Amino acid sequence: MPKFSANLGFLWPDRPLLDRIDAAADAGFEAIELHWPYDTDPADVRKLCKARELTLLGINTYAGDTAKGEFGLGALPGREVDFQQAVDQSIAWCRASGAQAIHAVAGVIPFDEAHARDTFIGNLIRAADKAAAHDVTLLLEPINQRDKPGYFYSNLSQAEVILDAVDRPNLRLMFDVYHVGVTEGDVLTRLRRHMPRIGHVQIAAVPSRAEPDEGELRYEAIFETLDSLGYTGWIGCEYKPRTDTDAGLKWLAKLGVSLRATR
Ligand SMILES: O=C(O)C(=O)[C@@H](O)CO
Ligand SMILES: [Mg+2]
Repeated sequence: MPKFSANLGFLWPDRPLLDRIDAAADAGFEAIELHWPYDTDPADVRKLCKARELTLLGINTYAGDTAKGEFGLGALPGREVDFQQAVDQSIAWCRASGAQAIHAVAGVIPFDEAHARDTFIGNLIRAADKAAAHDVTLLLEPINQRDKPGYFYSNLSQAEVILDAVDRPNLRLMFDVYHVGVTEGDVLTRLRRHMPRIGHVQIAAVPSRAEPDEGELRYEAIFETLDSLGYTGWIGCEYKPRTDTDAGLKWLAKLGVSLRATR
């Protein structure tokens, strides 16, 4: 049975983070994941997750100056020191909050791709070793070019090259079905191929990025495939609700799944 985590980067977007955590617990989620929680005291997040019996999954490394179009620093030549500071910030936040994983955000690159790849690989080796010392997993996520033009990588094959080169057991693939659907399609085949490296899965409808009960992907088949491949990790609900987040959760019943899979 699939088990779902609430991505609080997108769900209940009109509320402060601690209220979003309460909303996720009230709705019946047993795990949450965050985008950039750095303005919130990690000790408060830890306390609330404990009180509400929520597992805290992942966060993202600092995005950089988003007003200037930055979206991560990991693959930016010349920004190695800034990226390691971002990794240190994320590890410290994980340790204080209890979060388990960090998505190493790569960046938008006006650079030569090979140079950026070498930079990312070097940065990830250092970052993965630092994270391993604290039992934290690093995640790699290809992001589609329509949502993030110029993002360093959008294909699973590019992620595969980086995973091979870094070769650290705590560096895993974040298989965001939405990005894979937009960029490459053939989702079930790609799930089968990449399953041994997958550390986390995220979902949303393609192409709308809304609740996963519309659009061109049949999520019933995706959940069945994940089950049949033995995936027992969390599936992050990283979609943009069409209207009200709570009302939108009716997609679960519609697709024959539930938030209570672990109870
Ligand atoms: O955009 C996505 O997809 C994510 O998972 C975010 O964490 C930003 O990278
Ligand atoms: Mg994602």
